[in-house]
Amino acid sequence: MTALLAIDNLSKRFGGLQAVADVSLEVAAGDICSVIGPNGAGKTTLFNMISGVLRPSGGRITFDGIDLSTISPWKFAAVGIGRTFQNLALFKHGTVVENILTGCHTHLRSTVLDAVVFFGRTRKEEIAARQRVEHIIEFLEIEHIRDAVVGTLSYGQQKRVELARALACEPKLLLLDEMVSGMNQEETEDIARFVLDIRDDLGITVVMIEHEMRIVMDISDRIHVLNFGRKIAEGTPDEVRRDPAVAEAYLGGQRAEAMKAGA
Ligand SMILES: Nc1ncnc2c1ncn2[C@@H]1O[C@H](COP(=O)(O)OP(=O)(O)OP(=O)(O)O)[C@@H](O)[C@H]1O
Repeated sequence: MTALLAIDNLSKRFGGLQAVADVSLEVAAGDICSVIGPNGAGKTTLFNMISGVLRPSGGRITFDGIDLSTISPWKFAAVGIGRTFQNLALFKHGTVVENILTGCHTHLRSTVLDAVVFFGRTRKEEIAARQRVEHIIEFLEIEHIRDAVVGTLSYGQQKRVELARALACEPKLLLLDEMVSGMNQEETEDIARFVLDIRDDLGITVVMIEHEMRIVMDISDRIHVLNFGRKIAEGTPDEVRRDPAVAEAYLGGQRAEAMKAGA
């Protein structure tokens, strides 16, 4: 297996709280992988470390051969890590196109001075960014809302715009934090289809944090299970579904039912 992402003994402390404790996992290039676990298990903290929002307290993250502790957090997007956020992080007063364009800025090399001195290069970069946005709009089937102000859109549509913005930075690895929470069944099925297309057509490796077991079981190649900051299981959907420790001790009650529903 070629690991695009390798996490070794990763930890994060918030004062006395061990939010992530000695977690190791690998994500193969081309996989769709899920991180699941109950509320407070440490999933978002893990994502925040992989995307540079938080510095780890210990351990190592290697992405595409790069030890991420050796580069500045604001360069994580430029090396190929894109993400969406659990709570939408869009410019509500901007249009869909404007919001997606903000995702392209990691690839715009020109400065204000360049814009004056090298007008041609700046112009070319801007044209390339706009072409990329058009391609993403078509890919995610959001042509009909392209000029709408984001704050006027439904929650499901805004989630799709956020996905579009994450794709605009041309990631090699896409981290999706609870994409389908609050979505109806049709919207959830659309997202599942897009995630598969993102992997199959765009060649992007995907890691999802997800509570919705149906999508996790349907489209994941591998699942990693966290509880109280520790990894307690890993495997294919079938292996994780059959793991009694996951179903009972960790997921318990309602979540065990939800897992069976995803069967
Ligand atoms: N910035 C912070 N400061 C202090 N504690 C934090 C911080 N961020 C997270 N925590 C704590 O760390 C633990 C893990 O939180 P995290 O948000 O990573 O869990 P999660 O698995 O993503 O949960 P959920 O499914 O509810 O989103 C929780 O106990 C949380 O309260």
